[in-house]
Amino acid sequence: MQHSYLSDRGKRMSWTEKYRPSTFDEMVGNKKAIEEIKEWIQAWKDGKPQPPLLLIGPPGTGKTTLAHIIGSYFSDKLELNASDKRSYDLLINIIGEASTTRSLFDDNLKLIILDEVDGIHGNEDRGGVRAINKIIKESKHPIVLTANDPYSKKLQTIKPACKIINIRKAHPNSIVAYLKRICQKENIEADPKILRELAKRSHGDLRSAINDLEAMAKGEKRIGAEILEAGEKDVFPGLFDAIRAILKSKNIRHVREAMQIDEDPQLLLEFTAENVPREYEKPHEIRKAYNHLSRADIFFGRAKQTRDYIYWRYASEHIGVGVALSKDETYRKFTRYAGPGSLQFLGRTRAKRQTIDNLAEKISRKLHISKKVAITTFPYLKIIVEDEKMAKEIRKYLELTDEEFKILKGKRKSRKTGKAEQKVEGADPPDREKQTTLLQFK
Ligand SMILES: Nc1ncnc2c1ncn2[C@@H]1O[C@H](COP(=O)(O)OP(=O)(O)OP(=O)(O)O)[C@@H](O)[C@H]1O
Repeated sequence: MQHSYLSDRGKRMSWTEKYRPSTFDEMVGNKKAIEEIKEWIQAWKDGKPQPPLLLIGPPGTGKTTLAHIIGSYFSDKLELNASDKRSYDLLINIIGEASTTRSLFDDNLKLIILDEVDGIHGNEDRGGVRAINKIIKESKHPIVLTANDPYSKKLQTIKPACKIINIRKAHPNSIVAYLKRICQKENIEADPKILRELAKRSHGDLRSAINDLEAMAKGEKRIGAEILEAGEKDVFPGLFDAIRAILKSKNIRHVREAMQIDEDPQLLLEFTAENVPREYEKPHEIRKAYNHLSRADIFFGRAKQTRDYIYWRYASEHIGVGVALSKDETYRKFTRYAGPGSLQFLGRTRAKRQTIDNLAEKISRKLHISKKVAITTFPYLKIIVEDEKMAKEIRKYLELTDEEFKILKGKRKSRKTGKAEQKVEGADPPDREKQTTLLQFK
């Protein structure tokens, strides 16, 4: 008998996995790039070795998906995520050897996939790049590399040896059409306004559009437009107090105190950005405020890249003190602070996605696997943590926070009520201090 998870697999997979295209025809957009890729595959098939393909494009546009589809045209594929620290040893030991050995009469071509080559891990950078260049030079097998940042220094020596294929963001209309198709398959009735809003907000990142759609559906069969009109105040009371303090006050202490809330700092940035022009009236005030917000955004990016969360503090200073002091004087008027309902909603799902990302990061570090692979272990770990003793041990081993553990544990039906319940085994008793936001300035 199949395990319940496996028999139920389609239902539990994330939608991005469930609807990951397995053929070129299923891919959204990038038709010209796909034609070039097909020619490259054909050349290999005709016995004409080709330079490696370097797929460069923004996150969530289908580079990894394309690499796997290309793999289906060859007899096998070897995939390594270059941002995984262990990759260097593996690159040399596994791929290095496999890529140089291929008998003259052997037409079993293996596709070597090197994902996220611009994300090569910190200190080992040079070794990693050197290893990749060595493989490119010596490989007798086809290679596909993927990267996000066309200007990355790490690509400087790699690029000239590759055939570069630019992968572009999908057009909003194509994203809407794709989301519509998912809704049909999931038997969901979604208001077209919602789908357009999701496509717009995704900025061409199809993965984030699909994730948002899944989060919005939350198991319901209907996604109505009212979600766009939902009031924020009921959902984020602390957040609005913080925004009021930032925009209404010039008292730094007061602003900092109001910012000590249990909320995602990036959400605070988005809400502040949304409300600056509602409060500030002079163009130079608005310009200064946005300047601070964009610097905060850069610091968030840096925090994510380096995993050094000191940058969150700098970001918070720009959002709070920076924006507060951007006004000449405080305005004496009543301002209705708001943001589109969808913004508030997506902000919330983004916070959840951040937790998922952190969880994947912790698993990937302990198990020496990439984050993408780590995410596929969630359903298995979920079954394992149903055992109370295992739950405690795994939680301790992975050093999970309450929120991360909750994600791993997932929701399950109460036998008594049939409703979803959440029980966190091995979780610490609530500790306000520990949960306090990273926005605190100690
Ligand atoms: N062009 C596309 N057509 C159809 N689905 C797509 C496309 N791009 C992304 N997706 C969806 O988004 C998910 C993530 O895509 P993928 O991992 O291939 O993106 P990526 O460009 O490699 O992102 P990253 O740079 O972050 O690794 C896929 O599983 C798929 O569901």
